Amino acid sequence: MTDQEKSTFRFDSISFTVPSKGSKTKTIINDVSGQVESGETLGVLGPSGAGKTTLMNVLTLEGFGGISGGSSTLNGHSLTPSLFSSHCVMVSQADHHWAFLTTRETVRIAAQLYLPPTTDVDGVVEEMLSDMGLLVCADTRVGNQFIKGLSGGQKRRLSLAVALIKKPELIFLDEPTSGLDAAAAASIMTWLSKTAKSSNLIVFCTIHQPSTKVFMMFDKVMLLSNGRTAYFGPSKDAESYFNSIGHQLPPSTNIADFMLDLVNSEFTDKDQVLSILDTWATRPPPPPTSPTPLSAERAPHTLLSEVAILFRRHFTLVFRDPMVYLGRCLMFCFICSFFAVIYVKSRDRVQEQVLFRMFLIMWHVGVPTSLGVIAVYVYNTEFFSVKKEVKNGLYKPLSYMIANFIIQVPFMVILSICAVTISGYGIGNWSWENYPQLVIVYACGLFAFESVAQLFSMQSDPLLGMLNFMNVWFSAFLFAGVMVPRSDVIWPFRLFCYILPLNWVLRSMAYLEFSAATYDGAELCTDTGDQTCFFHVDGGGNQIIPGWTCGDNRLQCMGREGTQVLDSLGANYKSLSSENNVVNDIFICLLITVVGKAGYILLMRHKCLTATKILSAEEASKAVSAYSKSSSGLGQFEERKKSPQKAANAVDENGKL
Ligand SMILES: Nc1ncnc2c1ncn2[C@@H]1O[C@H](COP(=O)(O)OP(=O)(O)OP(=O)(O)O)[C@@H](O)[C@H]1O
Repeated sequence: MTDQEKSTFRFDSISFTVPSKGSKTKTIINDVSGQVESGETLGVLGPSGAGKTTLMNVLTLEGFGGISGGSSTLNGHSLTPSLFSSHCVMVSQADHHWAFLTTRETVRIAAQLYLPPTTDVDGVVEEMLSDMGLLVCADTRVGNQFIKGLSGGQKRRLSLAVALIKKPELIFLDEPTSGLDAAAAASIMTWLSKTAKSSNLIVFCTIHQPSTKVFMMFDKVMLLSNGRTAYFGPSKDAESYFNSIGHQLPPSTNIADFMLDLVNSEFTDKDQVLSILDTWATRPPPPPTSPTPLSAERAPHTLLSEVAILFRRHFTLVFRDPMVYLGRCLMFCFICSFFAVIYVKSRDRVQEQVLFRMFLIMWHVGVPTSLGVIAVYVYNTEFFSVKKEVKNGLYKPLSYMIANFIIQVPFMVILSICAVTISGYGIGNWSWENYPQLVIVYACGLFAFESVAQLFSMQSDPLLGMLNFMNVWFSAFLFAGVMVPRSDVIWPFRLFCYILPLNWVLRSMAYLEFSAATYDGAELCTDTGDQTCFFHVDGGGNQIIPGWTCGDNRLQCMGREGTQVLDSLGANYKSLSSENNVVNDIFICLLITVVGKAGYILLMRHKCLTATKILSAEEASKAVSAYSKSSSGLGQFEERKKSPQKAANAVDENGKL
């Protein structure tokens, strides 16, 4: 290995300060420094709450909710989001994979996206599977908490395989051995250590309680306590270092346990812990290094090729994961058929059944759209995988959104067909004449709800997102023009009648169904002047169809022609009428879809691409003291939580928060 090829990851004086009500600020990480070279593995250990995860978050530019200070460089170049996505990779503790893809498919997609198109992808994939000991489960689905798949250890190795296929220079691993038995943990660490050496890789990982064997596999270890360094250096020198400061490793004791016990201020004398930390702090910082070139960046894929690869993945998932669309297709079909059976009498096109035919349409509009709540959960789960993949530079968020959109459009039509065909047209005897238009209107309504579901899927808590979606759906049902006439709703609530989609879908579906047929029994209505004929008068109490009103048999006279029926219905349900508004209604639903999608795209992009900036030590201390002095300091930290990049830039430009 030449010096040119050698990479150095260095972090100096890293600090992380968060707001605290009592003392106003609390420093979680304090002056932590270290340096790791290509081929080396660094294990960061410390008692619970020592700051391991926070340090990892700061270094991977995810230090939200506080001020990150210090410097973090790869070959002397500051670690920025773009440098991270091109040269580094992060493997988080939770393995966010696509549950319905097999191991081989997961690795292959990573290879297709990371490696140049000319690469022999199959060869690389088989080699990686073999290296990681994953050949035995190559064709097994990854699985999740609901479906059986890979074991915890296999999932962890799969995460590593996907990360390493990128050929990064620096890999961050958050507790790669957590949840694994001692043998599996040792096997992963052995493999990592070998790979680091053979691939010139820098491995930075946090680790909870390593066995002596695993401890010794690290080239370097860092011991943290209360956010400060207690030791950083070669793992083999740790014992002699602690010996030199008066703490001897007792016989037959795991060195890692010994070190952790020494600095655990909850169970050990606090003065002793402080003394160990202060002793380390007196050591001089490592000398500065000059920047060296980074390895050449891999040529990025074009947007088109990323979309094509992601489209294929989505297409496969659609047919494997019933939660995405297929399950909903069946549910739509089943639920709507259930309502159609209940309203089976409305098959007859007679005066008495007009109202019930309208109610059946209303159930068709209302119930399936509520199942968009499933989409909130599906997209929320998907997002964690997408965020990880975008951060690691696998693809751009736009590629994912385009691929998702291309699949979504035809499936809205398929869902629409499933919802209305058997139930409405088969059991309910709806008029086939307007079938294509009705399917399109219904699909547009579903699409509007789907985009609202996507928007709410961006909430961090999926349950909150699902609850919010249901609130929107209930409001849409309330303001659909049946429960309460729009004109009776006071402002500003009347706005909901316009911006929620059910009103428009119901209006067009009723128009398309009723306008195309005639209804028997109207001839039985005689002109008796009986004003109790409720449905046959307009808003002003005038007869809509002169000469027709309720007869002695109290028949509800709605009219013979579809348009007459629609006007009769409209006398009571004001949003319905014989006026053809189908094009308008489709347009409004698409507008709602566009607004929902735009919100989703912006939020998704923001969540995927937002990174925190590590301020220089000077800027960080200015920012912290500006916060401490500011009476509204807490609010500014909150602002940083929401838009850390913006807040960090504000520090850059003005020297204060
Ligand atoms: N944004 C924050 N605001 C307030 N406190 C925080 C924040 N981030 C971390 N902390 C606190 O900092 C301390 C260190 O947390 P961290 O998760 O880094 O510890 P850890 O060493 O990874 O612990 P464990 O091994 O238990 O996961 C904890 O007391 C935690 O509550």
